[in-house]
Amino acid sequence: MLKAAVIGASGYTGAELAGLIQAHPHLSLAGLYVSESSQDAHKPFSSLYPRWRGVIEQPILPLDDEALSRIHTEADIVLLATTHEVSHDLAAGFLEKGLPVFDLSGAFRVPGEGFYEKFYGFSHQYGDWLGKAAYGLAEWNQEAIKAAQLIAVPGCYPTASLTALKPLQAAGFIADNTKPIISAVSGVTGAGRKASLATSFCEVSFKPYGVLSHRHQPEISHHLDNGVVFQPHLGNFARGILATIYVELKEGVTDEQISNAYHQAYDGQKIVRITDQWPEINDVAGTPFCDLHWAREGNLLIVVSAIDNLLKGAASQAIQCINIHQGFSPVAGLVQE
Ligand SMILES: NC(=O)C1=CN([C@@H]2O[C@H](COP(=O)(O)OP(=O)(O)OC[C@H]3O[C@@H](n4cnc5c(N)ncnc54)[C@H](OP(=O)(O)O)[C@@H]3O)[C@@H](O)[C@H]2O)C=CC1
Ligand SMILES: CC(=O)N[C@@H](CCC(=O)OP(=O)(O)O)C(=O)O
Repeated sequence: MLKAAVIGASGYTGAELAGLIQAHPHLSLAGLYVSESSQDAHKPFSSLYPRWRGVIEQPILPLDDEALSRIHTEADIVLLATTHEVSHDLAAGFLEKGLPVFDLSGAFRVPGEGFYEKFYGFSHQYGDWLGKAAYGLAEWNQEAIKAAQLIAVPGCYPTASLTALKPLQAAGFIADNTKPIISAVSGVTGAGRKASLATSFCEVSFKPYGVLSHRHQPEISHHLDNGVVFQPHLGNFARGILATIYVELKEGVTDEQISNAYHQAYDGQKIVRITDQWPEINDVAGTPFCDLHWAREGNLLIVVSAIDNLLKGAASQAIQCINIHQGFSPVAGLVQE
């Protein structure tokens, strides 16, 4: 068994990771960690997440110096389910000890001068690691994921969007000088577990946010190698993302060609399902799947993509990356084979 330490284990994605790791045939938990000053330090994991009562009883520990040296000596891999700044600060310490790191934050996803200052509000101090990180879009970057020591697991909206758009881009079907338009809605867990007024029960309705300024627009554009317009919305449900994407196709692209592009990309890849009906949040929430369906009229293609933001958008995609990195079945611990 490969021993995996989870940092940020009291958060929403960290908790999903803990659940997936304890149920995985080749992974075991090598510790659950929070910040040194966390109010959750030393609490049993199951007291925060009673759905794992009797399954994961171990305490969540503060990430102090003793914990760091325990991870260095006892863990085989490290998962960072922490904010961008915390992942940025912590990753290099583990990498320099030789440990593979799977980071769920945005800290190592997009290389480029000035990108982190502009979109994340901090100056990146680890350009070497940023340059060496593999982008963990599991169905597309398998060779890079296998070879890298640092895997930057994509954001939730980028996962939903890129999974829908990459087959069209790879086939050369997107009309020149056009930007696909992505209108997406996320459940409130997308904002993390920390209390805030904007995500409190009585405040949440259904609204756009991050208009023309969300950091996932450049992340999607960079990894698609094509500009996009991206508009996120906060929905009044707990988990899931539904992205409706409008694409202008090149003249003459046929339904058969589109169908072939999607089937070539995803047949045999069990996590992405090309469905014969429009995807719904309820069909993917609590699962590692991404559901896709499309329709075309003339040169306009509409493709809809649905995922669970905490799973395919974060924790289960991280497990896919570990599986690929370690040479396990890519869907081990996620889907019955
Ligand atoms: N939620 C989502 O849908 C998605 C989130 N992500 C990304 O994944 C990361 C985690 O997100 P999410 O689970 O939602 O976040 P949460 O806010 O729910 O959890 C953050 C976790 O990090 C811990 N933490 C904070 N500071 C430190 C520190 N210095 N050392 C160790 N642990 C620390 C927190 O505990 P404490 O503060 O008590 O120490 C908590 O356990 C973020 O970067 C997010 O952007 C990516 C895709 C989807
Ligand atoms: C609803 C909500 O607030 N969602 C988050 C996206 C979470 C995500 O994908 O994470 P990364 O920050 O790791 O990219 C947001 O828009 O910031």
